Amino acid sequence: MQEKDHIFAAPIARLGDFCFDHRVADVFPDMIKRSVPGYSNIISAIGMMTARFAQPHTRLYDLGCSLGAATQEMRRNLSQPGCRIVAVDNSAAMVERARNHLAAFRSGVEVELLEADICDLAIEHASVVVLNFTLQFIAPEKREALLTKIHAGLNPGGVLILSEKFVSEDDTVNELLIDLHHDFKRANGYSELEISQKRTALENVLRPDSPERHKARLKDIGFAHVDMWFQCFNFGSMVAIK
Ligand SMILES: Nc1ncnc2c1ncn2[C@@H]1O[C@H](C[S@+](CC[C@H]([NH3+])C(=O)[O-])CC(=O)[O-])[C@@H](O)[C@H]1O
Ligand SMILES: O=C(O)C(=O)Cc1ccccc1
Repeated sequence: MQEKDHIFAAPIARLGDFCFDHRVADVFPDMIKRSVPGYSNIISAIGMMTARFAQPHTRLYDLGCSLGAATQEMRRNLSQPGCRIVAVDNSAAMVERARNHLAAFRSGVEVELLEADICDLAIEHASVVVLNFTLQFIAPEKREALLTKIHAGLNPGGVLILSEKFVSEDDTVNELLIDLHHDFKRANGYSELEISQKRTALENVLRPDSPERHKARLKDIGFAHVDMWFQCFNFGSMVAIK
């Protein structure tokens, strides 16, 4: 049974920072589908890019895997021999549910599921690395080191798929994209209170960068080819090829 997200439906007197606890983990598929424009298209494309970029006898990483939606799509599209998927999340509640979720599918592909901070993780012999809406939750001062480690751990020709919520560098466009995102949430049944309480709870936790900032940082780190391949409102996904 899929549970519906009502986390911010009632007024919350002392609204704390958003965190990935068991309440969020229990409703996560519903929450992400109703909150992130383009989420299911991005998951499908992660599968398509896995089929193209996976190299035999390498590792594929899903960093901040939540319930393992991207991991499952990578696994379904992987036919190269000798590959292993390493799926990592630092929320115990997410990892526990990801374990059950991934066990429900039959597959010959080995998945190593780890409860760990991706900033402390070794990344080696990688052909595909996925950061699907995870970098935005990493402290801004730690982002460059994490991306540098990913670049170092990728084989030549390997790919990073980086999906994020963005801030636009043009204030007027930024307001427009945020308003359109709120329209999207309203159309998916969220109330004004749910939208505003979640917005406040995310303020200190989800700090978006602009597409320009992401692109410049990835290029500076040494990725040879970087561009946006999908954007809907203030959400999108980039590819960076080593
Ligand atoms: N330092 C960290 N180390 C490990 N995990 C972390 C860290 N910080 C946050 N997380 C984890 O990153 C995930 C972000 S959700 C990813 C969706 C998924 N990729 C999906 O394709 O369905 C995106 C969202 O909710 O908008 C959560 O599960 C956190 O516990
Ligand atoms: O819901 C939002 O406003 C978002 O920015 C996306 C999101 C989705 C799931 C958890 C946290 C943030």
